[in-house]
Parts: sequence; structure tokens; C-alpha cells
Amino acid sequence: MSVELVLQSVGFDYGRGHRAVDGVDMRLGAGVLGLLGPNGAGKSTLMRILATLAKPSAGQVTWNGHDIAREPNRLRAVLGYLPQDFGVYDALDAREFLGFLAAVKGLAGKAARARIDACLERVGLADTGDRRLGQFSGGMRQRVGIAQALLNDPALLIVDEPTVGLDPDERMRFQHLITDLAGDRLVILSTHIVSDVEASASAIAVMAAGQLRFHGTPGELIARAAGHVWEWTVPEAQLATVRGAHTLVASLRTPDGIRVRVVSEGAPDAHAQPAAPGLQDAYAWLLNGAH
Ligand SMILES: Nc1ncnc2c1ncn2[C@@H]1O[C@H](COP(=O)(O)OP(=O)(O)OP(=O)(O)O)[C@@H](O)[C@H]1O
Repeated sequence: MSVELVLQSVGFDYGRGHRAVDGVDMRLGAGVLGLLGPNGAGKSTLMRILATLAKPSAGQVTWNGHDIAREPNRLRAVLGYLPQDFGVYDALDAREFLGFLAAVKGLAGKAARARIDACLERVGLADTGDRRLGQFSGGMRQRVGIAQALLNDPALLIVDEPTVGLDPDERMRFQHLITDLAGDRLVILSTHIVSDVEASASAIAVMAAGQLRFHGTPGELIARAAGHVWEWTVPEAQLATVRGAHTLVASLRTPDGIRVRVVSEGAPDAHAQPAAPGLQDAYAWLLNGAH
């Protein structure tokens, strides 16, 4: 399976001069790309361009050397897409629903049934395929969403904000599923929650205000925050002051007060001690601290 997605100066304009995506360059191969960015960063717009549902206003995207705006069907044949607003039909059971979508994709008969069983198995829903979707939890619906995206065994799987509204257990299950799906395909998972991609991503891209602020390995992003992560303990009454003055990444209640974790150029307090950075710190440092 050949997997090369190249973005060259990709831009998208919703009109009135508002650039939702601005000059994005990336070369992607097999693996899991975690696309991080705050709400409104342009992630969904970029995902729609990559899924051939929107044409870039500027630049070009190629899949194995072919322009996806000119020859969208080449990519569509090997694309799985779980949109942010994925909906299911409550009156159908999971197997019927996937059967419907398989038929739309041109899969029918025995081959379709075998593929549906394999996809349900893959997402951990083999035993619930005959239950109505109306009875499914949010996490189970999202797994149905992944199952439909896997029907054609895609070489490119695009998953847009898949963990919104999931409880912590479902969220973790979903993260494990993405890790298992990697293999020799390219998975692009967009989210504004760093922990969603911590376990699975082999590469990280960070977008803010339409622009690509970072693209590299998690280790490279973490290395940028080295020497800029600090921890110390403050009385509870000072927490709001710390939050106002610094980029607070975490706070933890302890018997001695609140242990705060901050990203900052230099020591933010006389009592602050340096801490080893993690991905969450590095993301906060990139967006709020680094100059
Ligand atoms: N249909 C639209 N018409 C006009 N502007 C839009 C439209 N969709 C998105 N935008 C704007 O484009 C920018 C990028 O939005 P986009 O949805 O791509 O960001 P995002 O990173 O996916 O954020 P979110 O997670 O909130 O969806 C935002 O400023 C948004 O308001």
C-alpha cells in the first residue's frame, strides 16, 4: 500500500478575507498524525480538504503524486472519514447501518457481510451488531463511526475530533483503538485534547489561527519545552494570581497547598523547581510561551 500525502502551501478562504487555513506545508507517510489545535484553529477545514469535501483556495494536495482536487476519486477509493458531526440512524441496528453504507460504497453480498463482521470485531462491537443504534452510548456510536470508515480498508483514515462528548473510559478505549489501527496506513486524528494523541501519534502537527505552528515527532515538540516547565506549591488563595500571571498547565491539591505546573521562559517564582516536560507542557509552551 503506497501512502504519501503532500500538502503544499494549502490555504482555504471562507470569504470576506477570512483565511481559515493559511499556507500549510506537510509531507505525510504511514503512521498516526495527531493534529492538535484550539477550537477555530482550522483543523476541520483542513480535514475536509484532505477528505476531498472542499477544494483548497490556494496550494495543492497530492495523494501518491496525484492532485486530489483534480482526481478526487483516486483518493476517495482508499479513504475512510469520520466527520466531527457523524450521525447514525437510531432505528437501524449496527449491522444494518453498516450494510447500508457498504452498499453506498459499492460493497454488497457475502463480501460486504464478511467485511462488516470484520469491522465490528475490529472496533469491539461484534456482540452488539444486532442492537439498535438508538440504544448505543456516545462511545459506541463513535466506534460505529470508525467501523464505517474502515469498510473499504482505507489507506488514509481521517478522524475529526472523535472523543468529544465521551466519558473517560470511552475516551481511553477510543485512544487504544486508534493505536491498533495504525499499521501501514496513514491515520490523521484531529483534536484539541493532547491526551487523545499521546499514546498513538507517531507525528504531531499543531495548528493555530489557520497556520501550521509545528510538525514533527512528539519527542521533537517535547524537546522544545526543555528548561521551560516549572512546579511549586502555593496556598490555595494564590492560585488565581498564578493563573493570571503565568501559563498554568496543571494544578494538583496536596496536603501542603496547590502544586502548580507552569510553562515559562525562566523561573516564575523563587520556589519554582524545573520539571521534565511532557507533550501537554510542550503544546502549551508552543502556543502560549515560546517566542
Ligand atoms: N462554514 C463556515 N463559514 C465561515 N467560516 C467558517 C465556516 N466553518 C468554519 N469557519 C471558520 O473557520 C475557522 C476555522 O474553523 P474550523 O472549524 O476549521 O476550526 P477547528 O480547528 O476545526 O475548530 P473546531 O474544533 O472548533 O471545529 C474558524 O474561524 C471558523 O469560525
